[in-house]
Amino acid sequence: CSEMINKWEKVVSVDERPCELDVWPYLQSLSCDAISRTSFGSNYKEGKRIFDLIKEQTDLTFHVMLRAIIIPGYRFLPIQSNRRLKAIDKEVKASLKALINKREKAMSAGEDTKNDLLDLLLESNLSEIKAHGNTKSVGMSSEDVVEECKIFYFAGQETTSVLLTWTMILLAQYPDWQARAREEVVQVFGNKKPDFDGLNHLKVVTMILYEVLRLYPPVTLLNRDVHEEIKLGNMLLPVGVQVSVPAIVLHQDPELWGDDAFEFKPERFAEGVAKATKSQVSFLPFGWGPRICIGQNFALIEAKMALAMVLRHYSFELSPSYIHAPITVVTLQPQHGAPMILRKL
Ligand code: HEM
Repeated sequence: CSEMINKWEKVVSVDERPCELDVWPYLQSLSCDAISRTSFGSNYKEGKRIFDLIKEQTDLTFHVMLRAIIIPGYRFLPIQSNRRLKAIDKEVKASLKALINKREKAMSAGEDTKNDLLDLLLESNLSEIKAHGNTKSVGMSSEDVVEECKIFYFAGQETTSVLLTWTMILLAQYPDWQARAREEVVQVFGNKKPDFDGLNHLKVVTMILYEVLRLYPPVTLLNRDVHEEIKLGNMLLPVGVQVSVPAIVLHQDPELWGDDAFEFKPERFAEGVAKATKSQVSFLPFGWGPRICIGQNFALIEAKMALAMVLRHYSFELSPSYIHAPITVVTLQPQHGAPMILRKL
């Protein structure tokens, strides 16, 4: 946490005041840093390089996918973007494998584990293999470990950075809530740096984050493929059908949330999620059921920590150049960024 705080201090310590800047790239870099350190803490530099490559891969894939809609077979053409995609894939896999081998060797030599995600994965894998008499057919292959590391990046980076970005946008639009949140942060932490225990006492900040997740859920649609014929209510779904649950529509349904469903009113979460939803499944920013997000606590801790840091150091309002244009590009994003005017407090 303290490393993340230090990082934030550098990020938000802009010299000029008041200062105009698009906060979105800063928040992206924060969440990228948090996930890199959590996944590969002890090999941060190599990990960061891997995540930078995965980011480039995601952007390029999106670019190729868009063109493939117009030009069938586009992704197979021997053009620069496709060649780069192959090269990135090769480098990511090779770097991750090198990291994994290094850690496995250190573990076999009895070195202390580093308690980051990679070590936890490797450790649990090793004990599962041992428990089954060293059979290779159990546990994860190194390819599986590589894919797990990639999914942590995909699932955890952009989602958290857009949550933080929409939160700053809404707090800029609702200065009374910004002031209430700041008051709470100052009351809980005083002049001390935010710490983990204090984060659990941030009630107003939590209400605000829930309300932002309701109005601007980073994941707007939950998709499922039907692999076996199944009855859902009075519908029989055949194999091959894709089912989408539009979380964002449920989150803004006046029948579920009342006539003020479209308004930013964090007070609806004053007594927690169960009361706000009247115990119905109408709030699913992190999904629902057995595949619910495993990173939701991580994401909320990171968001509270980051917000506490920003609120303590800066007040902010939207720049006149801000254009409100939410768009779904995998996650729900502000199409033209989030330019803000920051004032050091
Ligand atoms: C605000 C931040 C986040 C949001 C809104 C979010 C949202 C979601 C949602 C909606 C799902 C379920 C998808 C489905 O059912 O199809 C999911 C799954 C997942 N999330 Fe998150 N997530 C966030 C942060 C994170 C973080 C920080 C991590 C990792 C540290 C993470 C790791 C995962 C993983 C691994 C899954 C797949 C779980 C499984 O399939 O069993 N997420 N997330």
